[in-house]
Amino acid sequence: MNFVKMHGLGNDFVFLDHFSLTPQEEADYPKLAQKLCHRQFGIGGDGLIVILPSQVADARMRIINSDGSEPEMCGNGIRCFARYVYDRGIVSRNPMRVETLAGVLTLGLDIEEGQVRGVRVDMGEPILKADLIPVLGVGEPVVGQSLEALGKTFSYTAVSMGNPHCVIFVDDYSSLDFERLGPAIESHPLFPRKTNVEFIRIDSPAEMTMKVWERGAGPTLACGTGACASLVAAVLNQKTERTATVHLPGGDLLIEWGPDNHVYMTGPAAYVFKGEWLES
Ligand SMILES: N[C@H](CCC[C@H](N)C(=O)O)C(=O)O
Repeated sequence: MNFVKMHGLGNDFVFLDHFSLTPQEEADYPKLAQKLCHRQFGIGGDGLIVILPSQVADARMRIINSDGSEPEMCGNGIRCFARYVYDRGIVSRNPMRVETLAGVLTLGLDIEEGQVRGVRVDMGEPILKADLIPVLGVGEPVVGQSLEALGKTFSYTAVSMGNPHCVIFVDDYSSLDFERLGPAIESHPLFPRKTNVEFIRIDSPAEMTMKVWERGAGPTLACGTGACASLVAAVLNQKTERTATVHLPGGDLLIEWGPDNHVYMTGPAAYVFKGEWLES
């Protein structure tokens, strides 16, 4: 089985072309993702992305987290997806439309001298209704609510970009117990579908820094949907303007929450290597 490895700011994915899968491999994506994404026994990756045909868009993206769970969307992954399908001639339209569990999204490729330099994704409208995020037992918008974790109380804002995000603002990272707090909030009973967790330090009205603990993948170098959710949370808390640069461990994303209420994410997509999976 042939694969391609790609990443968006170090958030890395194993890409499989649907047509290269056997029916039983296709049938068990969770098991396949856990196997292929394992950093020692597999190829290594934060997730598995499969390219599929679509009845309603130019192509369909399925994303499976490294733990085998299937989220609604993946921001860094969809930028890589767009570059992959364009470079291989699977989709020639630019901008293109990609079907995901979070809906059909429109992506524009920035092409210079035949090379895809970056991708701008219309991530759609943020979801702020508590029962759609979902988060239990709070009013909405879910801004500046309190949760208990590890015996401490934290103020958080919850936003969905198709997948759930719990955004916590910190003044600095020195006292943050990230490795314990991340998983504790990921599986907090407030979030019936679990949640991604973003710890945000505001650097200026147009800049923020982000550490992210992802649902189903743990600490990653970047999270595109998380950066979008964090920008929306920062605006709702009057901490930034509606356009900001998000500094992630893997690099920067430009996020805009437009007057049309759509969130736009602009960033890179890179190839790492291609290979053949030799099932041992
Ligand atoms: N772990 C996420 C999916 C991947 C999102 C992230 N890698 C991105 O770039 O948006 C979740 O379970 O919602």
